[in-house]
Amino acid sequence: MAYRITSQLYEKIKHFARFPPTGVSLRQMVMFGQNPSQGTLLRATQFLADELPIRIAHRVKELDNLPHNLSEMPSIIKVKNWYAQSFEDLVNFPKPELPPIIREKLSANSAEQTKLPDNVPNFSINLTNSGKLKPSVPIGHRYYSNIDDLDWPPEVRYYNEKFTKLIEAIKRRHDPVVTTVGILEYKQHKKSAVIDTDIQAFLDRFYMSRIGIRMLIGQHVALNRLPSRSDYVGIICTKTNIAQTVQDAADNARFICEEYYGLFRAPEIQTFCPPDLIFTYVPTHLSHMLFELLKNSLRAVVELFGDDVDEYPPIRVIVAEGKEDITIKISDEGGGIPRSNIPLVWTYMYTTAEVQKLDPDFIDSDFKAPMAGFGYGLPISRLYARYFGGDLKLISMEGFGTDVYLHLNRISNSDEPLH
Ligand SMILES: Nc1ncnc2c1ncn2[C@@H]1O[C@H](COP(=O)(O)OP(=O)(O)OP(=O)(O)O)[C@@H](O)[C@H]1O
Repeated sequence: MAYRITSQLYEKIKHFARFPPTGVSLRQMVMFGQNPSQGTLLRATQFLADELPIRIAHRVKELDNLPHNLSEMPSIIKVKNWYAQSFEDLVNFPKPELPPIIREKLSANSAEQTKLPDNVPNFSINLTNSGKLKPSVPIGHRYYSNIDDLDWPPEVRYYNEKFTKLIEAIKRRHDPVVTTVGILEYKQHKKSAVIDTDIQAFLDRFYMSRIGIRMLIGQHVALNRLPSRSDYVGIICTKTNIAQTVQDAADNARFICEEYYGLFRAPEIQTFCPPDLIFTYVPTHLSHMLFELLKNSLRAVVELFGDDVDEYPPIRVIVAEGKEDITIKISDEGGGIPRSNIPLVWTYMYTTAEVQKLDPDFIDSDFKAPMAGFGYGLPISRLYARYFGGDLKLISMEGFGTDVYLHLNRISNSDEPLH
């Protein structure tokens, strides 16, 4: 049976949407997730159990108030129902009933020294539906600087595990969101070539929020599931090697290019980067951006020079290491972009490739772009860059080529840009 949002649920969603989302910085994620104990994970679970419904409630409200009657479109209703369903799953997830002393500890600043009362040599924790929990070490006359000092009983692990399963399922439910919302833009695009700034702003917010939600979920799942490694904190790699990531993205983009155009050899990609330059980042985000940008350059070069030349002008990737940013410049000689088209390249669905067909009946898989044709590459890559305090800029010399500058903030202190 089709999912329906009851009026009671909608009231709850409206209530949660009154709270602003709480942004987290890359630095906080790294500091928080280093060698997490079950206590730290419990704290993370509680943060997500509060935060995800707020972020999701904002999206439901927004999907319900789109301009031009777009909220009535079946694809938008479908996406809104996924968000509402996830909201409902989260708010109905049973919260653990912790004794006041533990609740205090969980909400206290972890740096704060808290003395446990002398008369508490042992205590039990009750989790809803899961019986009694007992720390296996007696706690008496000790000071605990944070909750990780407690030896958490297996039931806490069980609670963390159940929550992890829930949010994994939510992430999966939302996999097809981009292709489904893509239909909206496709239809819009077919109707008029004029950019609707309202829709554009909505999509930027919507996809940025999606990146944030998926980052928080991905990080939490990884912290709970993956064995600890010295170079990773969840899905964040503290030793992301830029030269290697560029090389992998270049190999993949060249491979796709050769397949698509039937080339023997795609244009060369020359990289100028210190081989041992590392920084803290999410490698999947970086690979995604580099792959999209290199694909664009390869396509521009091949389409300008044709498919039967002996040698193409190379694409150059120059990596500069500053105190604040690491900047990756990608320069091609693919003819550039007319200046009047520059604002369009940042809009969703703007593409000079033959528009890919988005089949409304085939929206169950995650979004996968071929060589080109959705018009998502640049705007989504810019959101990824901005998500951790970086940016993406493009400068073109029509008649010659294009330079894109990918700015990445080193160990970003800025909170997620969620407004
Ligand atoms: N390096 C470049 N040189 C010339 N034109 C470019 C370059 N990069 C982007 N463009 C122009 O900008 C348009 C939008 O690029 P974008 O990456 O957003 O989408 P796309 O590559 O067309 O499709 P996809 O979503 O599959 O990446 C391209 O279709 C192309 O016309």
